[in-house]
Parts: sequence; C-alpha cells; structure tokens
Amino acid sequence: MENHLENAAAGDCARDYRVQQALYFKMYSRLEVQEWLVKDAARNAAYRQAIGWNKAAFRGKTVLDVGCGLGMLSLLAAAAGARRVIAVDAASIVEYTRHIVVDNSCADVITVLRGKVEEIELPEGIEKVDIILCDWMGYCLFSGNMLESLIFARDKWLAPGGLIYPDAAHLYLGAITGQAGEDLEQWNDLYDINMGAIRRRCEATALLKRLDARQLMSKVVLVKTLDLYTAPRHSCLTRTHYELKVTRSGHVHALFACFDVGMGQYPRRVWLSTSPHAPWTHWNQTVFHLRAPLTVEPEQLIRGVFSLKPSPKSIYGLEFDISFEHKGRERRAMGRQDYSLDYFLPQGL
Ligand SMILES: C[S@@+](CC[C@H](N)C(=O)[O-])C[C@H]1O[C@@H](n2cnc3c(N)ncnc32)[C@H](O)[C@@H]1O
Repeated sequence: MENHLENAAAGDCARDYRVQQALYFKMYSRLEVQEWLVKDAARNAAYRQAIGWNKAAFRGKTVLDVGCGLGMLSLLAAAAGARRVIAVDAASIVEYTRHIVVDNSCADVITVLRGKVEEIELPEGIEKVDIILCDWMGYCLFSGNMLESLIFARDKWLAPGGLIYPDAAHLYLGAITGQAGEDLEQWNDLYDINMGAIRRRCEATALLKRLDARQLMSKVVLVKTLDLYTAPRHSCLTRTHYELKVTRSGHVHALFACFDVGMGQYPRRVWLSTSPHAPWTHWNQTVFHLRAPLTVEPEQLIRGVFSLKPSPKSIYGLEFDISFEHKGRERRAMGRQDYSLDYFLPQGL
C-alpha cells in the first residue's frame, strides 16, 4: 500500500514537472516575453559589445546558443565571424527565429533546432562546440533554473579550452529604505481599507522592483560568486553570512539583491549589471521586505545569514531564508524571514 502511494506521489510529481515545463515554454513562446528581452537596451548593449569587441574569439568558430529565443545572440555571433552557429530553443517562437535567420542572410551559418537542450542532437559532423552563448540568468540570478541547462550543455559539448558567454556571475545583497508609500505600512490603511493580508503576502514574497539608487542605505556585499567553467550542478544553493555597513541615517525597510555577469576576454571584458546604479534591465532588483523597519545610523552593521535554494514546489522558483541582526542606538533588532520567488507570477503571466 505504502509503495503504491509513493508511486502515485512520484507520478504526480512527474506530471506536475511536465505541466510546469510546458507552461514555461508556452510563456517563452509569447511574443511579448521575447519582445521584452530583445528590447532590453542595457542587456542587448552588453551582449553586442562583448561579442562585437571579441570578434577574434568568434572568427571561424562553432557556437552553440542555448535557449536562442529570437536568435539575437546567434546573429551577433554570425556577424562576429562564427563559421557555424547552432541555435536551440524548445519554445515554438523559434519558428519565427528561422525566418529571422533567413531575412538576415544567415541561413548558411545559423541552424535553428527546436527542442530542449537536454534532448537534442547536434547536427551531423558536430561533436563539440568552441563557444556556448546562454542568457541563462533569471530574477535574482537563479530563478528559471536555466543554469542547469547551461551546465548540461557545457559538460556535454564544450570543447576543451572553449568559451562561455557570460562566464562569471556575482550576486549581491544590500539594504534600502522605502520610497514614499512603498513600504509595507501602506497596506494597513489603503483609502481606509485594511489590506493587511497583502502586507503579510509581501512579507513572504521576494518582490521584483525597480529601485532608485537614492534608496540605498548600505553598500552592497557579495553573497555568491560563480565561475561558469567550473560551476557544478545545483550551484544556486547558497548559505552565507553577510555584513552590511550602513551609509546614512534613516530607516531600512528591506534588503535587496542584484547581480552582474561578465563576458568576453580581457582587456575587452564586458559586465552586465542589474545594480540600481546601472541602467534599468528587465531583471529589476529583488526586494525582501522586513516586517518592521530598522532605525539606523552610519557605520552601524546589519548582519545575518542569507540562504537561497530551489523551490520545492516549482522547478523555476526560489526560496530564501534571511536572518538579520542590528544593534541600533536605542534597541537591538533580530529577525528571520522566509521568502519565495515564483518565476511566473512576477511577469503577471
Ligand atoms: C531568457 S530567454 C533568452 C532568449 C535569447 N537567447 C535572447 O537573448 O534574447 C531564454 C530562452 O531559453 C529557452 N530555454 C530555456 N531552457 C531551455 C532548455 N532547457 N532547452 C531549450 N531552450 C530553453 C526559453 O524557451 C527562452 O526562449
């Protein structure tokens, strides 16, 4: 009986996994989602520069574009002189990518394959690739779980000494104050209505927000570094102590995370940053609201442990466990909060 139940549960999991994956690729088949990416000016400028400034690395090379979408990175690689580009994506949008490739006179260089990178075969005669391009980063760097697909492709096909774009990533944590009306207090009395239920939801959700650099109350600190040449599977798992030094007096309403990725060879290396100081990207910043604000002064410390792991409920989501401690002039505050980040909800899809 127990076995039967276990098998049924395993069956449910597998079905749920397939449903989630189908929804994920359906989302990426929507034009507005791809449009959002190909119109993200800061993101595109970084890829354009990194590939365009490193033409020598691409000339005559075989390139694999993992999750090619509308093929922008493949086209940049072709323009940089790649001999052959294999563009792979499981979303149906790639039927348009085939036309884009033809319309840009690249059909002799770029081959578009529709399928999951974990399931496709490379075209005959290609055993290894010299370069892998992959825009794998999700919200808070790791949501979307695409890093696993990049690692799969790297281990299977990247030739010794081959290159990955981007090949390095850093995740940072900082403290912010809320803009007027943006802190959680607003939900207690919104036009005389108690919306405390939303407040409680916000306290348990990692929210995607476009922060203004003037909201920063501390410098950011590094909580994760990744070298994509060596990163093992499940690299998103993180548990690290952090220490934020406050830079000015006021109230800290939330912690936030942002990331950057590096690509290209020195001295023509390019960094794509999602910091509030950098130009806006579709990744925004990820905000972790505190239940109660901290009253802080310059040089004081907010310290604690930042933990991140894949969501047990969603292949593409993340869960965070963040503790903090702050010794203010008047009182000592300590706390620990859990947050989840669902891949689908933030885009409202
Ligand atoms: C963030 S988009 C990037 C699109 C494109 N590279 C660009 O830069 O505009 C990620 C793409 O990867 C695709 N993708 C994600 N995981 C994949 C996998 N395991 N196999 C094939 N395609 C995948 C998605 O369908 C989506 O189109």
